[in-house]
Amino acid sequence: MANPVLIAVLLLPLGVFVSSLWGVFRNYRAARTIGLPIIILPISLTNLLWMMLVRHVMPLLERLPFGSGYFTRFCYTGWEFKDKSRAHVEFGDAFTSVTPGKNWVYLCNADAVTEIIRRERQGEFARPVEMLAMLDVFGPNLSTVHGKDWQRQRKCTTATFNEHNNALVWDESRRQAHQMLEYWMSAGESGTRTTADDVRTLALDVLLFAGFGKSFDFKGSKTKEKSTGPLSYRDALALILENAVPILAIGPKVLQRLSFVPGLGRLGQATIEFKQYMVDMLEENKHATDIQGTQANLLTSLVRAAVVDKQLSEDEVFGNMFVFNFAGHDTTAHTLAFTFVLLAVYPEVQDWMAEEINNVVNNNGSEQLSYDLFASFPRTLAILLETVRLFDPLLSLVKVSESRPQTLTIGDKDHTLPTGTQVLLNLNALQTHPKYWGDDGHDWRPSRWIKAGSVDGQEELITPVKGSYLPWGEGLRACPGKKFAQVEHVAVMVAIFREHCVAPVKLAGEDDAAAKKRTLDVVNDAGMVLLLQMFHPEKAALQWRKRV
Ligand code: HEM
Repeated sequence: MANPVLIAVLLLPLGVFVSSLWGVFRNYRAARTIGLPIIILPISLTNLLWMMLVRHVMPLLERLPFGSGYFTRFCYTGWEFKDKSRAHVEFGDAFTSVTPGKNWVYLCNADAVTEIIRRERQGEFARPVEMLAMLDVFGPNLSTVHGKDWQRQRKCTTATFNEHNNALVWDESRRQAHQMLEYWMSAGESGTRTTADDVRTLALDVLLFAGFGKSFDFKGSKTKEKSTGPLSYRDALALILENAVPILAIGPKVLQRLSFVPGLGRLGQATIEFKQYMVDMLEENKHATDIQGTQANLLTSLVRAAVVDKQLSEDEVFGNMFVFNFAGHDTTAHTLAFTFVLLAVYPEVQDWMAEEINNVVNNNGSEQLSYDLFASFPRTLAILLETVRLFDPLLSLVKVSESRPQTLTIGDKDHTLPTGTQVLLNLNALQTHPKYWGDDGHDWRPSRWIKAGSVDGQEELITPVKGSYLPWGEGLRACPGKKFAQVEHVAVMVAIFREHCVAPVKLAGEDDAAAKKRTLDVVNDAGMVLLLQMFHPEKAALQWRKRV
């Protein structure tokens, strides 16, 4: 008699194949009703197994002599980064990608995007919170709730993102940046390869100071000791953020049960200790609930909302403590990393920025540049705006036509999107499309942001076409940390580039052009992990020196 286990093993792939085929057939029929160009993909981009295998399998498939059609171009999360606006130049402002799981409408039309964001306020489109449900690891939070719960949480959490807090972000970012620069300078001619790790440290320290009132001195990656004992709050959080993929995928409870698996034990322990620290912080701050207005930070506001106003549960306090760290950390850190490496490749941009910083110092008659001067640095801000335009940490925003079909005008045609259609606002394409950014839209050129013909020598930033530039989202769910991130980035640049400059370390026999090209390859060898990041930032050795 045939072995039932063997039969099951043989039937499983057949079952997966048939169910995928059926999924594609069903979704294809729905996609045809939308009336947009269609691309068919045999695997869902959000299939967990595929997400784990894709980085190993794709390089092999790319070598196939007969090509793979659209498969290697579109069948992985984050394909938008490499493709930029090309798919939309080829297929039009919108197209439907049919997969066995869902249909995805990719959209790169500024008017239609603006319309979706407007209709999000009326509940016609929404952020599909189930996609973010894994962020609930420590409790429900702003990113994972909808409707009235979201309104309540948003009110309790975002009031502290004010000018007083921005001034704290500014001062702490400058303090951290000076310490980080000292560390980088100490590397001498061999340069530093730890830029990406170091800016993560800086970003966490700034967040902990401005959001949670905890102050740390900057520690360079190579000077950190590996501890095996109990973790500090900072180190537990750092470990959790560094290992967010397995923690979010497996969840802390299962992780803690898997402590016998090498590597996972320490992570499980970090989640327990981090939770305990949050409980302690909540307890400690319960007596400080009279702190209000300008003195409040995110932590005191959360505690006040829970203890005095009874607007948040304790779990919601923990959930938000985690999610603000999560949402505010790697977004800013990866952006800083891209900027530093790009600046090393383009010394003329460093000079352009240093000129602005020195003008502000001279006009101000002091080196003590305070937050009041933030608006005097349009060029320095332009560098951030240009980095996130091309290296958008999220690459896209997903909105869903939740409860009923929605008609959307794209160009001069109306399209009806069936209930549940996921619309992907393709930020990376919108932010590089020649229609909105000209023929050099794929190039990193911060000066594009400065308006021609400045009045009284005061340069101003351009305003992009509405709907064509959304790295921080817009409308209802727009990022509450936008100004925080901008202040941090500008403060770090101002602190570092006034008197210092950076260049790639040259390999033996390499000239300047070859070293720059090799470094630019490191920047472009990037893709989606949880956010967009360089895969091997350590390959870019950067040498810091004082300006002459
Ligand atoms: C370069 C830095 C950053 C970028 C590019 C960025 C981008 C974004 C984007 C695109 C969204 C989603 C908008 C939408 O769905 O429409 C978002 C949401 C969010 N961001 Fe940021 N962000 C950054 C920094 C920060 C910082 C520094 C914080 C906090 C300190 C933060 C906290 C949040 C939170 C809590 C949400 C969820 C908001 C909600 O659902 O109501 N972000 N961010």
